[in-house]
Amino acid sequence: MIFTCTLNPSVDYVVEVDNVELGDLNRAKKTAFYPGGKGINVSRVLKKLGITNTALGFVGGFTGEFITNSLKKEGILQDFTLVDEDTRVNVKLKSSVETEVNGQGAVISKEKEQELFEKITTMTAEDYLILAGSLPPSISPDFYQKIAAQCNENNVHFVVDTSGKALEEVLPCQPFLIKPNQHELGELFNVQISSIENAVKYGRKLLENGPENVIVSLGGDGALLLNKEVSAYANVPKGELKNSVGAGDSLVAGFISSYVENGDLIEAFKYGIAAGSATAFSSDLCNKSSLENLLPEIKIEILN
Ligand SMILES: Nc1ncnc2c1ncn2[C@@H]1O[C@H](COP(=O)(O)OP(=O)(O)O)[C@@H](O)[C@H]1O
Ligand SMILES: O=P(O)(O)OC[C@H]1O[C@](O)(COP(=O)(O)O)[C@@H](O)[C@@H]1O
Repeated sequence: MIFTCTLNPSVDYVVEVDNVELGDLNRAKKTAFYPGGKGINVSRVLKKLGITNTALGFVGGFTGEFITNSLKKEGILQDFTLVDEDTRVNVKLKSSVETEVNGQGAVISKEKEQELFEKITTMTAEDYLILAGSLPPSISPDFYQKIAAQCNENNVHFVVDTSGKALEEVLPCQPFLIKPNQHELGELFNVQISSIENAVKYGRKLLENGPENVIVSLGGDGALLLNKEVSAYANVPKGELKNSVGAGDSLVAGFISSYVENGDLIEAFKYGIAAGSATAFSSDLCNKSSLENLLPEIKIEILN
């Protein structure tokens, strides 16, 4: 089974405004609510690609209920840990540019943390676990590390898509895949990544710390797949950018969906890029046909 784990889910409230005037009344042209949080987006895309998976994480209150109902409607299996506080609402303001305001997240008690951890102890070598997104502030900062160590004990393949200290600390546990974007990669080394050469250089430095595969996504400028054997660059298809929310999560879902079926890293990389771009060109997350239409446009260049 593939599991996703979203410690800090969200209801994404997308608001479209023609020209935002700060300090003034703005009227939205369109609004929509989506179940969000990185692992939940991965679960939604996997399901759209025909891959059965189970969503784990903490949900609570009326916003948590919106998430569980939405996933149920989409036929996604779920085994959430219920908490008392409302799941956060993240605001995605779309105007000439995209602006995001993400909430901090619900307070999670130590008992609930343990309840979720126990679900992870039952996973086996047949399973994949995708740990994605930020940690709510009340969670022990080393919780991802603790989960990763447990995965190693049970030979569970695990993927980590997070940033900052949480990402840095989990690297020695040798995740199968990590997927920083260029800003998250730069933040780890206190540098600005502004060229592909630099992204390769710092991405390969990350590899030395433990992960088996690193994908560095560079938005509209392409992406890199780095591991001990290969440094590969992929262009991204051209199209009208409608929505970058969930593009990175779609890349992770596309990659895993292909890898579990074919075991080919380069093919999986290509499929992941197509998923990310298909989401970037849609108002919600991608689907299988929008993804597959983009595949012929993606060329992989081996750099070493
Ligand atoms: N402007 C764009 N044009 C085409 N594809 C894009 C664009 N922005 C993002 N993508 C797709 O989404 C993937 C992830 O985007 P990125 O912005 O790097 O990640 P994140 O959402 O994690 O910040 C990219 O590798 C690419 O496939
Ligand atoms: O946990 P974080 O880092 O606050 O991110 C949560 C946000 O990320 C998203 O999952 C989108 O992520 P990506 O754009 O990186 O794919 C949103 O649905 C959600 O609002």
